[in-house]
Amino acid sequence: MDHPGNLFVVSAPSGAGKSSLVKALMELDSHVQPSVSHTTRAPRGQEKHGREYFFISEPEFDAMVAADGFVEWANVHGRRYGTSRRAIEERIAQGADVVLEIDWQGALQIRKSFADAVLVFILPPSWEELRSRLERRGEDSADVIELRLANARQEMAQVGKFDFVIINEVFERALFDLKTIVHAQRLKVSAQRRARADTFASLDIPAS
Ligand SMILES: Nc1nc2c(ncn2[C@@H]2O[C@H](COP(=O)(O)OP(=O)(O)O)[C@@H](O)[C@H]2O)c(=O)[nH]1
Ligand SMILES: Nc1ncnc2c1ncn2[C@@H]1O[C@H](COP(=O)(O)OP(=O)(O)O)[C@@H](O)[C@H]1O
Repeated sequence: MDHPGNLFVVSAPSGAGKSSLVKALMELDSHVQPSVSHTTRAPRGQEKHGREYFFISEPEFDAMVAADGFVEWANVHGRRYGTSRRAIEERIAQGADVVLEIDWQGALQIRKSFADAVLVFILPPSWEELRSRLERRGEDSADVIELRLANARQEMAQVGKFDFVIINEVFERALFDLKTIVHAQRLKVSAQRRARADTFASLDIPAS
């Protein structure tokens, strides 16, 4: 590919539906690729090393931090999570559009390193629905659910720092909104490239 790809960041409180939305987006759009993060949390039931996350120990995480192996990392719900520098830089350079599912602290670090990254925040329609999604998912203990709900309040307070906000009430509608954001970013970048390459020249538009 000639051009680097786009970088999208999707953040949300736990249970708002970001993993489901990003997974559905990737099924519809083969040009969008995930970045598999590293974490020190334990795998859930169906999770596989290298698919949802690279599950590593605290010392292994320390070693990656020391080697500058992360473009960003953060402490979330008492565990550490990080995005490997190599994984995203290689893919973007190859022209893929990469989606990071990371928390707000990571999102703001990404914006510092990648000024063109598009930051999307997913909100649940209500607190009751957020709680019931966490309970229905059936993957976390009652204590973990309470911790995640308590943390959700501070996470949601960051929503104003994001470029776009999607309320995930009706899933298909939220997915449409996410697809629209990806599409709009591609159009924007393509228009900028064409303007730079002067490929609108046949229209003889006066320079501004
Ligand atoms: N900063 C940062 N946050 C991450 C990363 N990977 C996952 N997270 C965030 O860590 C939080 C917990 O993720 P997880 O344990 O999978 O729970 P879930 O959000 O309920 O599915 C979520 O807010 C994720 O977005 C990462 O590489 N960096
Ligand atoms: N719009 C929606 N309506 C109802 N349930 C949803 C919706 N979006 C996601 N869910 C469900 O809510 C739960 C949490 O979603 P998940 O994608 O795991 O959230 P997150 O990755 O933000 O923690 C899952 O069981 C998922 O199937």
